[in-house]
Formats: sequence, structure tokens, C-alpha cells
Amino acid sequence: MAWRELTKRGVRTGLTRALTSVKPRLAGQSKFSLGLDDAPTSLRCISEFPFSLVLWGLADLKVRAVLPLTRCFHATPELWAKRANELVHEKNSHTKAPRKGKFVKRVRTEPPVEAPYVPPKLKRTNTDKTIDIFEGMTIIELAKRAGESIPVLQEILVNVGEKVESEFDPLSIDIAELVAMEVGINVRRLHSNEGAEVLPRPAVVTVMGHVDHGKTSLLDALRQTSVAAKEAGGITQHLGAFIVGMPSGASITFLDTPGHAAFSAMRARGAAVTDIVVLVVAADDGVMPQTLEAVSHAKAANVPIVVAVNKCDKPAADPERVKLQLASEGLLLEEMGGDVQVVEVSAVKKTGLDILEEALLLQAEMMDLKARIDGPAQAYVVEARLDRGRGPLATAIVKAGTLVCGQHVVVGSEWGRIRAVRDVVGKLTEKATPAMPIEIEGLKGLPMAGDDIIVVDSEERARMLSEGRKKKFEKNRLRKISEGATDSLEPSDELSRRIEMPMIVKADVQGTVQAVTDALKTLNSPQVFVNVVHVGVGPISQSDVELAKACGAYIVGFNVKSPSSSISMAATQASVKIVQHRVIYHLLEEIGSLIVDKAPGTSETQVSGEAEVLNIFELKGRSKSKGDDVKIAGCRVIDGCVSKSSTLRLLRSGEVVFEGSCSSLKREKQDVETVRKGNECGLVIGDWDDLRIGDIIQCLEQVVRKPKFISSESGAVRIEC
Ligand SMILES: Nc1nc2c(ncn2[C@@H]2O[C@H](COP(=O)(O)OP(=O)(O)OP(=O)(O)O)[C@@H](O)[C@H]2O)c(=O)[nH]1
Repeated sequence: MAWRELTKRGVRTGLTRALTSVKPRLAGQSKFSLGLDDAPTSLRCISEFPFSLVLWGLADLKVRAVLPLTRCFHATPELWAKRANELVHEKNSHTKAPRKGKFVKRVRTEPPVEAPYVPPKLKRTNTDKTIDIFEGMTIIELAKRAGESIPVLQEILVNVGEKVESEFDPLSIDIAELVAMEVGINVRRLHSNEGAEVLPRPAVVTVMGHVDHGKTSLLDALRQTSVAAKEAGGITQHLGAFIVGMPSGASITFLDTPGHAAFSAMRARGAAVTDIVVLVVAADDGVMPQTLEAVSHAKAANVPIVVAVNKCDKPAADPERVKLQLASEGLLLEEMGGDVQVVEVSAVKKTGLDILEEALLLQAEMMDLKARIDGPAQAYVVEARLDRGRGPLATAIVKAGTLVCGQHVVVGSEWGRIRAVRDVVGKLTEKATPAMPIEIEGLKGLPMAGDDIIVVDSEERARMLSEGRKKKFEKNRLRKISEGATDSLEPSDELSRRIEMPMIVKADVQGTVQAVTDALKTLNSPQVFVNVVHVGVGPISQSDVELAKACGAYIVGFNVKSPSSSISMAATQASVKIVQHRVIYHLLEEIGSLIVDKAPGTSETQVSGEAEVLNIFELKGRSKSKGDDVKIAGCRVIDGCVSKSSTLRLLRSGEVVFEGSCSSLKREKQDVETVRKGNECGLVIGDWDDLRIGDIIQCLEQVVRKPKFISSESGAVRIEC
């Protein structure tokens, strides 16, 4: 039974009341309040279970027991039905304390205090009124449409266990419906596919795989263009999207996600909007670390994989080995009885491409990909960049509905009115339908890759939502800073000695800014802390130099134009170092070596030599200081080299008995500075004369160990101390 349908039967009202009445009694019982808070979300997920009886039971019991709704996911319909019967039975038999069942726990053992449901002051005359609701609307918007006051709706939200920090917070469409229902208003869900015409849509495909396994070449081969050649350093630098038309007339939307480790954050976002992942594995190289990483991303996002075994033209190609490797990593390949299709291709020789396309279309067909065409669009930002002439530009994929030029949108915490929509070839278009990659122009600020695009009615609403979201982000940011400050109140000794390297990151597009920032953070070590103080899209500017000067930061430019001579000169004068690259691992290498240079290193005590005491000689009255006898250890150096200037450590039966300096080191009556392994010597330890045959004398030296910059074959980098 669907949650929506319950409205008609009044069940949801019952549940809301039940939850509301039980809430005061749950104070301090986190387990139960958790279930309560989760209720609206959980309810969406259990729609296939016959739980209405349970809900009725809860409502009618007024409620001395509460179902931990989070556990609904694990319940079978039979269990639900059984438990529902139990609840009804308990109610009918007037049992004061319900039995402890698998899903029900008693809230308190003393006679229950009736906690009658006290509804907020509601107009309950609205039953014929219907309002449009949609994902992401604010409580202000809902209040306006419902003709209710904001505090009344806020009270309902609190009562249903929904945490809403501000009236600008977007509500989920389900919560909006729940609140509307409480004030007795019918709703029409604008983002729902129900009632709207749903049509098949092209699949959105992401190509993933290990570095250099041929992702870009494969996409190029598919679209008959050559991007790889144009790309700096031969690696894909940022997320793009394009449509590949198939001979059959069908089309597939590809997200061109890059494969380098530094971009894994962007790749994760790519997977979130994607329907299918093409996992590219080079037939000669086989499964590599990033191949497995890609599999994990796809699995985490619950996205099916189609494997493209590439470079099959190479003499060393061994597709069968690749298949076995993949199978051993848990991919259930079709030819081994699973459902993952594997296609052998060569991006260079352009073989197997038609079979790959067919495999993708087949996969898409099996998934029965459909989307609502009409109504407001739901879309995601894939990439964003700043264009000098056109301002902020966002590449987006429409997931449902139609995005129309001129609409007001909220994108993450930015807003704007869509001034222009361009398709993949840069042609202006009036609207964009599902799975269509587009570039939109007209936003007031630069959104982040992964942001959702919400279409709103008016500029006022767009502005309001954007402001609300910005405030929330700022609040979260400040909270994080204050949490960080609290964390750093008691830093460990090692961390408190960390040297800070402030950095300003400038890159061509938003996704890259973040990828570079994330990559730089991987270089943090116990000795050096990379502190990204400012990030931005676009070329390095005068103000970047001024900021860098003020906080002693390095400026890191990635994929941006070289700064003008006046900016370079200003940077030189201000002793601001600018590090600029177009290939991520070159950038990381340079920053890594700067970190290594700057790191103080760790001081370590090393045993540089070891001597065994073979004899003990006593010289009467020879001590310079005291006039006492002196004991000389007649030793043989058994390891390394013993030197007079070193600190000595005396070991007896493996235990340290003394540590001090050497006051005399002689070899055949000659004073010497060092004695090497295999030679004999006479050694006097200052202030220590308790010597025994068999004692071991170690020479200690302090060495400073500098961290090392390590770059693995997979492209991952780190600083090892
Ligand atoms: N022989 C052969 N070489 C290929 C094939 N596909 C790609 N290559 C070569 O492999 C190298 C890497 O190809 P790219 O397409 O840049 O690989 P990528 O996976 O996109 O690399 P990143 O973007 O760096 O992750 C290039 O030199 C290609 O020419 C193929 O099918 N056969």
C-alpha cells in the first residue's frame, strides 16, 4: 500500500497523532525518538508492506508502545501483519503494558499517562482545497499556498519529528505533503511521475577506469572526435558530457569522467547522476587499483556496470585474464552466469564499438528508463565554470521534466534566471528534456558540481531560497570551524609542532578547484599541514597575490592562464610563490617537494656502532677529575663504528644500565676518534666504572629523517614521514 493512498483513508492523520502523542513520553529515550524522527522517511520505504493495520493500532492505542520505525526495512509483510494483530489484540484486551515483542518496546512501566493529541490551532475547513507541492519547497512557500501561518506549520513539523532549522530550509516533498495533510489540504505533487506523461529517456552513462586504460580514447572513438589529443598532459581534466547517437536512432548521454585518483570526488558525483557505468579495463594491463575503486563507486551508487575490455588490438592483450580478474573481484559476468555484460573493444582500431553500444542499449532497456517530460525540471550540475563574457556557466543533466529558458532556478545555494540554454554542440535551444546535457547561463554565482537545480515560480522565491541556503551553509561552516577550534584546544604534541603551509587554489572550473583542494589535502602529514585558505575559479588575480602576501600563502594555479606580467611582478616583489600546472600529478609532485623541503624532519636516535667488553683494565689514580682509579673497557667493535664524540649506552644482559659520554678512546695506546668493526680498542666511559666482561657498549647518533614524497603507480600520492 502506498503512503499516498493512506491519506485517503485517514491513516496518516492517525499516525501523525500517534507519533505526536507519544513524543512527550519519549523525552530522553534516544532510541525511540530516533525511530520517531525517522518516521516520515521510513514510511516512504515500507510502502509495499501491509502496515496500515500497525499504524491504526498505534493510533488507537494512544500510544503506550512505539514501533522503532527504522527497523521496518527488515520486517517481512508476515511479521508486520502478526505484529499488527498483536497490537490490536493488546488494545482490545486493555492490557496496560504491551508485551515486549520484536518490534515493540514498552516506553514506561508505570501506568501510562494519557497524552492526548493536541492539534495546533488549525483551520480544518480546507478539505476541498488542493495545492501544488514539490521537492525542495520552503515552509514559507507551503504556508503561503496552504493559507496557514508559518508558526502553525512549524509546530506540525516539530510534532512529526522533522528537524527544520530555518524557514528557508527545503522540505522533502513527503514532509510537505504530511504538513499539508495535517491542515486538511489536498496536494498535487509536481515532481511526482504520477499523472504526468512518462516517456522512455536515454541512459546517462559514465566511463570509469584506471589511468591510461583508454577512457578518453574510447569516448572519442564513440563520438568520432578527438578530445584526448587536445587535453593537456594526455589526461582528462574535468567532467564533460555529450550525446552519442546510435545508428538505430537511439542515443546515449555520456559523462566523460576522468580516471585519476585526484578526481575521485568528482567521479563519485558523476556516479550519482548516472544510470550505467562503463568500466574500461586495458586488456594488457588488467585490473588495477582504480578499476576496483570504480567498481566500488558503481556498487555504492547501485549503478549497473558494463565492462569494456579495451586495447584488445595490442599483442599483449589477454581479455580472458581480465575477465577472470574481474570475476575474482566479485563481478558476476554474463558469460559466467551473472548479469554484467563484457565487451571486447579497441578504441584505437575502433573495433567492438557497435557491440558496446548494443550492450549499453540492452542494459538501458532492461532498466526501463523513463522520465516525466512535462512539468518543472529536476536537474543536476555536472560542472561549472566562469566565463569572462557570459558569467557563471553550469553544465547540467536534466533528470526529469523540462528545463525552459527564462525559468527562475535555485542551484545549490546560487540562483538565477536561465538566460540561455545551449546543447552539447553549443547551439542555443529553448528547452532541455531528460538525459539531455546542457549548459545554462544566467546564474548569479558559481554553483558546485553535484548541486541540484530546482525550478521556482519567481525571482523572489529563487532569491529567498538561495539566501536561506547560503545562511545555512555559512552556519554549518562556522560550526565546523568552531568544532575544529575545540578539537585543536588540546592538540597532540606532534600536531602542535606542525608547520602550516597556507595555499590559495585557483583553477579553471569548480569541479577542478575541489579536486585539486582534495588532492592537496592528501599531502598533509604529521609535520606539515596544507591549509587551503582560499579557492576560486578563474585566473590568478592581483587580489590573490595580496591575500597570499597577507597570510604567507602559496598560490596554486591549475589549468588557468599564466598570470599577467604585472601580477607575476607583484608576486615576486611580495615573495609570493606561484605554482602552476596543467597536469594534476605534476602539480602534486611540485607541492610535495615543497612540503618535503619545509618539513623539519623527525629526529631519531640510531645505533651507529656496537662494541663488546672483552677485558677490564684498571689504572690506579688516573682519573683527571677525582684522582681515583680509572677502569678501561677493552673492547672489540662488533658492528658499525665506535666514535669518541658519540653518546654511549651500556647494555648488560640486554638491559640499559647507563648512558653517558666517552672520555677516552684509544687504539694501541693512540688516542683515536673512531674505531671500525672488527678492531679492538680501549674505551673509558665518563662517570661510570661499573664494567663487566660481556657488557655491550653502543654508540648512539641523532639523525634527522626528512619526509619523503611517495607517488604510487595508480597516481595516488602521499608524504611518508
Ligand atoms: N593500442 C591501443 N592503445 C590505446 C587504446 N585505447 C587507448 N590507447 C592508448 O592508451 C593511452 C591512454 O589513453 P587515454 O584515452 O588517454 O586513457 P584515459 O584512460 O582516458 O587516461 P586518463 O584520462 O589519464 O585517465 C593513449 O596513448 C592511447 O592512445 C586501444 O584500444 N589500443
